Amino acid sequence: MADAKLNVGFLGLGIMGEAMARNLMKSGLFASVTVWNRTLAKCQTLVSEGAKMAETPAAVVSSCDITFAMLADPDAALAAVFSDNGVLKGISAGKGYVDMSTVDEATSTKIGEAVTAAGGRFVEGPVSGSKKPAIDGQLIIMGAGDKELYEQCQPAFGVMGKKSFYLGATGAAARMKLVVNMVMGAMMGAFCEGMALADKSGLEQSALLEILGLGAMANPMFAMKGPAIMGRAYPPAFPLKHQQKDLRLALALGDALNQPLPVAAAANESFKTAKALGRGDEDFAAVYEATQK
Ligand SMILES: NC(=O)C1=CN([C@@H]2O[C@H](COP(=O)(O)OP(=O)(O)OC[C@H]3O[C@@H](n4cnc5c(N)ncnc54)[C@H](OP(=O)(O)O)[C@@H]3O)[C@@H](O)[C@H]2O)C=CC1
Ligand SMILES: O=CCCC(=O)O
Repeated sequence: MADAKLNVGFLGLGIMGEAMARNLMKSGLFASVTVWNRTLAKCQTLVSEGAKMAETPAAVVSSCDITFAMLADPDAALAAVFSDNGVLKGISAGKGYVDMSTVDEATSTKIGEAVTAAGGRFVEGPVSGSKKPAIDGQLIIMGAGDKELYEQCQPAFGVMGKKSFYLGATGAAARMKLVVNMVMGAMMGAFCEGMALADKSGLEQSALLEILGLGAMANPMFAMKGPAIMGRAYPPAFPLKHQQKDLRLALALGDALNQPLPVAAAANESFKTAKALGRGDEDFAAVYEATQK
């Protein structure tokens, strides 16, 4: 007999979470998808498409076999779990909790230990890929923690992403994601400085883009963000405040390990400057504005 379909939950319907939850719904693989968002009104779109809604994280978790979360940062991830009516209040034996937010290892470990102590199972599953890959179900998922739960999540990961990696004990995926985004932040910082210098020295930025795109430094990120930078308009796919958070967390990891990270530290300063200029909610390409002050 085929396995009964699972009931799954989703906490956090921001840029990423809404698209990821929608893909779970559209797949038809699950008996139900129950959603929660801190600002509850943001659940309405998915509810109109067939999702169930719950008023608290505890209510989602208690009605679901596996609950996924995609929340802003460590504070948000911890609040969803440990607050009154948080995840912990809904956990019972065997339930799965999969936090896909980008957080640091300490946050993930604290959540994993609490979920496990309550009888549940925990996987961390941060992702690479932004708004469009989330919509297209083409994310790259970095998993760590309970291996059995990770395997049980494969159908869900398969509709949200194009590939998933099991990296080991809780913390490994958090670290990997921070390393990946540290590289990305440094690349974006260098790219924006190049665009600024090209412009100031009388060169066409479009020519720089084309030249970079034809050589060994060609990459989708420069190709995608270049036009936004030239137009100085940055509708958010990956909000700048989240990239700065990731650099901050990666630098803290480097500090803890006494690993010098001078390039990332310099990039972080540019992102802090852009955030101070009020660009935090815009796309992270808005770090270009830090080169213009
Ligand atoms: N956007 C991207 O390209 C990518 C983002 N990520 C990571 O995914 C996560 C989500 O990103 P994204 O969707 O872009 O972010 P958004 O800013 O669009 O959404 C953030 C979500 O977190 C919720 N939230 C914020 N603070 C709290 C809190 N204190 N308690 C409970 N919920 C809270 C928000 O709720 P509310 O609606 O009420 O504000 C919202 O649902 C982040 O960790 C980010 O770094 C990873 C890969 C790509
Ligand atoms: O954390 C955000 C990652 C964005 C991306 O991989 O394009």
